[in-house]
Amino acid sequence: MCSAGDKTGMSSQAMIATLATILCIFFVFTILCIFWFLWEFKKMMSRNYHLPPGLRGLPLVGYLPFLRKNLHQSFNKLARIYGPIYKLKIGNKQCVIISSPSLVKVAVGDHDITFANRNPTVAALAFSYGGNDIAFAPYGPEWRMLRKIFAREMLSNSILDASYTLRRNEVKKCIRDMYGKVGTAINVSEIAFSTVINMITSMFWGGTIEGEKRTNLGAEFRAAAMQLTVILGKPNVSDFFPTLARFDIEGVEREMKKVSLWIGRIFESVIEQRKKLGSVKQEGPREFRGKDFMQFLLDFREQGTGKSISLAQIKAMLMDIVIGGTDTTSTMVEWAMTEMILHPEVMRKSQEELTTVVGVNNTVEEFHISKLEYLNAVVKEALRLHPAAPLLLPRCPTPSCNVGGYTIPKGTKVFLNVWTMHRDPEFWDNPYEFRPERFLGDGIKLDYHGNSHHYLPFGVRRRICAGLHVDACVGFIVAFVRVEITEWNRARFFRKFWCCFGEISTFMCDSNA
Ligand code: HEM
Repeated sequence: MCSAGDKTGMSSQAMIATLATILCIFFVFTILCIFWFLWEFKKMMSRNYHLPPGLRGLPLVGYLPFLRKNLHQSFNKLARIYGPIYKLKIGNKQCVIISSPSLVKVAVGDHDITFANRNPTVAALAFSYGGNDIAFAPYGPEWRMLRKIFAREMLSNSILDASYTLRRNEVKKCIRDMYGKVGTAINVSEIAFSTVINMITSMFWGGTIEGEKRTNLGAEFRAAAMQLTVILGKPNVSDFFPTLARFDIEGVEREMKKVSLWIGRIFESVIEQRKKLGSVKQEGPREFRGKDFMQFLLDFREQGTGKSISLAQIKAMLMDIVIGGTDTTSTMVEWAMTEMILHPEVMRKSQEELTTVVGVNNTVEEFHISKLEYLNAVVKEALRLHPAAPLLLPRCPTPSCNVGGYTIPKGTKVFLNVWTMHRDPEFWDNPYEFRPERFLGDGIKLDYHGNSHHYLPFGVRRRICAGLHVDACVGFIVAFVRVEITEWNRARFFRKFWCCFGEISTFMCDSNA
């Protein structure tokens, strides 16, 4: 038995021991931090780098704890302090943020190939079957082949013309659905997302799968694609601490692989079906007989080398189109509609232009789009204020290079902050105002091709958006703004549509100014 004195003695001994342990840990941690700082400093000096100005942040985590969800806005604030090029550590990843058109021009102009590489996240690598796609493949012959197939051949005029009826039918179906919902609240983004995905799937396997089977497959695919977009946008510790990536602490990689497997199985079943149909592909009443993308990819042989595309590449490319083409387009439609509702004058002018160019009782066709100057200006302005990818897709220089007198070390994650550039008062009058007129007159020359470095909604140079000339977004807004109906129907439709959409847009504007 021990006395009360013994107990007090023991507990104070335990306290001293705990205190000593804490002090020891603190001491070791401080020593480690000092060594880490010295090591980093020595590394920097030995390379004789003249790195851009910027912040180091906390040891180990860098600036990670101080970043907000909207990265482009956090970066914009820091640019006001550190200037148009600055460095920042996120976890132990070195990043450089460039937010001036002249420096972007130097980076992607003078060092075009050096900056044509990507720095994919763990989730992006999982969804692209290890970078077998266009968006995340390293710059090189495989990427060039895939991009050529996609941008020059799959999206060639003849292939797009062949699938025109399919796109038209999907937009018509979307409009019919909207009419059915007059008087109730509608979710513009959801409708646009579903329509784009339906269009994509019908262009992909419209000649392979038909009827109820196609509808069911489409619904399953849509659900999987939605999950994919969500996972891809999740922040992931593994990206900031590559040494921890193997543990997949947050389970993002596992989740992504699960969804990719699910989508992969859908693709495989369609490919099987397509192969079975191969011999009869030119027969039957199909509207898109034998010309769907799936058939095109399976038949593809590179000229000269005769090289075909692997199954992983076909699946990864499909993933790119699904991810690259859906969320971007639906977000844009949502923003353009929001701005038009907040600016009734712009909505009125767009409707008037449609009446003049298309006529009241005619259906809007794709060939009308280039003639709709005002509506095109509305879309350009929406893309200026609300770019779908405000930081583009990060680049990663292969060898170290010099931009604006600063060294950007090899392997750095480089963000081009177009959100800031699109609001730079040096290039835009009243940059925070929604004014489509800035893209009319002389402004009409500002296009999407990345020639003017202060306007880059689709990116720039070699890695510019591969789906650029699909113009899906304009087509959609046309669909929303103008429906092929009589005057009476139009008035009724817009009144109702306006009422329910007003609430959604007010909410959206509050949440992302
Ligand atoms: C409003 C619609 C869209 C916007 C705003 C948009 C924007 C972008 C941006 C900013 C990039 C990165 C460019 C860079 O790093 O310089 C990109 C890349 C890409 N986009 Fe789009 N995109 C849209 C629609 C589409 C569509 C419809 C498709 C496919 C059908 C598509 C497929 C791709 C692909 C494959 C890439 C990767 C290109 C590469 O790395 O070589 N996008 N897009």
